Amino acid sequence: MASAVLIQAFFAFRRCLDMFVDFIFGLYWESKRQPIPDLLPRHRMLTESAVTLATRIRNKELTSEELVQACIERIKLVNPILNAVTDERFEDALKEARDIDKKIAEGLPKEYFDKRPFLGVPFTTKESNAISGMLNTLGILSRRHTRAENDAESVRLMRAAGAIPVAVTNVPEINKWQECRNMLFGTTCNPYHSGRTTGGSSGGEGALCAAFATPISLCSDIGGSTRMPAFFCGLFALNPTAGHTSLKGLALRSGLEPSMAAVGFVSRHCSDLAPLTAVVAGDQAPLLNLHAHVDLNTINYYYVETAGDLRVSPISSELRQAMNKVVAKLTELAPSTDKAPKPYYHKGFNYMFALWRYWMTKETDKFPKMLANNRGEVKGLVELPKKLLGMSQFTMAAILKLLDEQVMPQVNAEWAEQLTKEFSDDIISRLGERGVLLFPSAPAAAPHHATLLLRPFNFSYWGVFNVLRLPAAQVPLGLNSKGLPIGIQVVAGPRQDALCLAVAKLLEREFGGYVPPCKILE
Ligand SMILES: CCCCCCCC/C=C\CCCCCCCC(N)=O
Repeated sequence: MASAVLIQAFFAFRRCLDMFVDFIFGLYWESKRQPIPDLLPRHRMLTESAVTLATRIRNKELTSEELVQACIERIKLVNPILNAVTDERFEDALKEARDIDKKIAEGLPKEYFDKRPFLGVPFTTKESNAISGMLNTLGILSRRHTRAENDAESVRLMRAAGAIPVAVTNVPEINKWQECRNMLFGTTCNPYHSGRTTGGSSGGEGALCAAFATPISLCSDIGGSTRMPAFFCGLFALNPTAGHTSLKGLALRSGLEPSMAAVGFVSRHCSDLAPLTAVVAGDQAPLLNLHAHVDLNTINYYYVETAGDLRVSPISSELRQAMNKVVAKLTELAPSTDKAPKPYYHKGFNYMFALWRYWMTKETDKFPKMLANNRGEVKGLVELPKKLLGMSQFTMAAILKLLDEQVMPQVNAEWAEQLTKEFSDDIISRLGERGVLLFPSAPAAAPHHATLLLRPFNFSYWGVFNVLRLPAAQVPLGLNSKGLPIGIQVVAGPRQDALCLAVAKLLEREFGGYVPPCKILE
């Protein structure tokens, strides 16, 4: 009993501290707020889905050059406020677009288009995902002039699908933080409120996509880096079942090693996620069965209101209400009472960060070595005093990550492996092939820049599903009273990615999906 009272007191104290921090940081960042420009009439095509744009190009209703030009103009309009783009290939992209238009005008066989579902559509990707010839700094100063020699496999597959790479976007150092800031390019800003974070690590992609500045946003996720920017920027995202997309060329990976990471997309349109994920899943796409028809009446819904992990902030009442609204709607739509959403819980949710932290030790990318550009290791205890003297090459977030890895006690391997197995077996047997888990995304909507340094473990609401290697969609549920996006996660069993997307589409229909951060001018 005493411990329960203590835990409640601890949470209450945390909530007060969070509100105090928000108030103080708010005083500064509210004064810095800059809205993004409204969408010009000649850029209205950028409101359409990638699938629609590809169809219009195929039907000669739109040229690839017009679309790429509109994308480049929109990037130039919003980037001074968002600081999302770190390198661009605008001239090459326009040349490739003109070549495609010429081929289309001359006439192409159906098979040519069928093999290239996104022919002529521009795309952007996070800078840690290699595009040959473009910067590949991973956000660290020692790599400021480093350019990729080859395309990442996911980039190669997107080019083979006919899409045109236009720019690469900002990430935190080595993709390892829940905001988007580094010492090379600075901080990327949220289109809904430039004084607030986009989330990380695909923060540049989240910002551009939500601001109508790119039709296709290629991301990656090992602890929430595709879903987090989607949540903070009001977008859809799918982090596909781990092990079905190639990681080759992502943050210098060979792609041969097993990993809980995956490549995925954020999008304003839920309908783009299946066809885009199919492209980067390559020959493994059939295993994900992304286009499967799902009879929603056969789905068993489960939900979790909040997690009992003492390291993370509890879910705010605003987001609990959002979850309750979804549960109420699904209860109303249920074909029978036994199909109404049921609560689910497992004690694994009390250790989300510890489990993620353990499984990160099994990944090949070693953060201290990569920060040193693979020349030795950066030491957190050395960088911390240097940072306090303004002499460190790294952000405070990177130093916290170093301290976590180099100073804090390691997680007990036997405990972590045992709990992960119990957790995984239980959730997979519960979800089966027709089950979907509705789970919170984050304790609150986009916080002001840098405040997440005081809540360094909150990304674990996403990271826990990387540990379980389950497919998870991020679904926007409109804006809160401050005009900031909110949403929830929709999780399914292994290779049941289509269930996540079917429920995401239902929620898009019922709750409206993506809400623009600016006006669309007539
Ligand atoms: C005194 C030490 C305090 C340590 C507290 C900081 C611990 C932070 C640990 C991990 C933060 C990593 C966040 C990664 C989020 C996204 C990752 C991804 N690429 O999907």
